[in-house]
Amino acid sequence: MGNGLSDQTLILSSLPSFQSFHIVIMGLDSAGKTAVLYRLQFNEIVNTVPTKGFNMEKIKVTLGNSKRTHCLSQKLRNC
Ligand SMILES: Nc1nc2c(ncn2[C@@H]2O[C@H](COP(=O)(O)OP(=O)(O)OP(=O)(O)O)[C@@H](O)[C@H]2O)c(=O)[nH]1
Ligand SMILES: [Mg+2]
Repeated sequence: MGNGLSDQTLILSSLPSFQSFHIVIMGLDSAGKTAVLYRLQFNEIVNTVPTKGFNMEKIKVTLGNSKRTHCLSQKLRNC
C-alpha cells in the first residue's frame, strides 16, 4: 500500500488548497499505513516496525494545478 498510491493522487488534487484537513488512515495490520504516512512526509521509503498506538504527523503540501502538485504526484507514483 505504501508504494502504490498513484490512483489516490486524483482525490488529493480535487481537494481545495490552503485548507487544513485531518486525515485518518485505517487498515489491517501491516497494510502499509505507516509507510504511506512517512512516504508523504519525507518522500522516502522508510523501514517500519508495527505501530503501538498510532502515528500522527503534520504534513504540508500544496494541492491544485501547481508545480508542487506534480511533485506530490511524483512522490506517490515513483515507487
Ligand atoms: N512491497 C511492499 N511492501 C510494503 C508496501 N507498503 C508497506 N510495505 C511493507 O509492509 C510492512 C508493513 O508496513 P507498515 O507501514 O508498517 O504497515 P502498518 O499498516 O503501519 O502496520 P501496523 O502499524 O502494524 O498496523 C513493512 O515491512 C513495509 O515495508 C508496499 O507498497 N509494497
Ligand atoms: Mg504502523
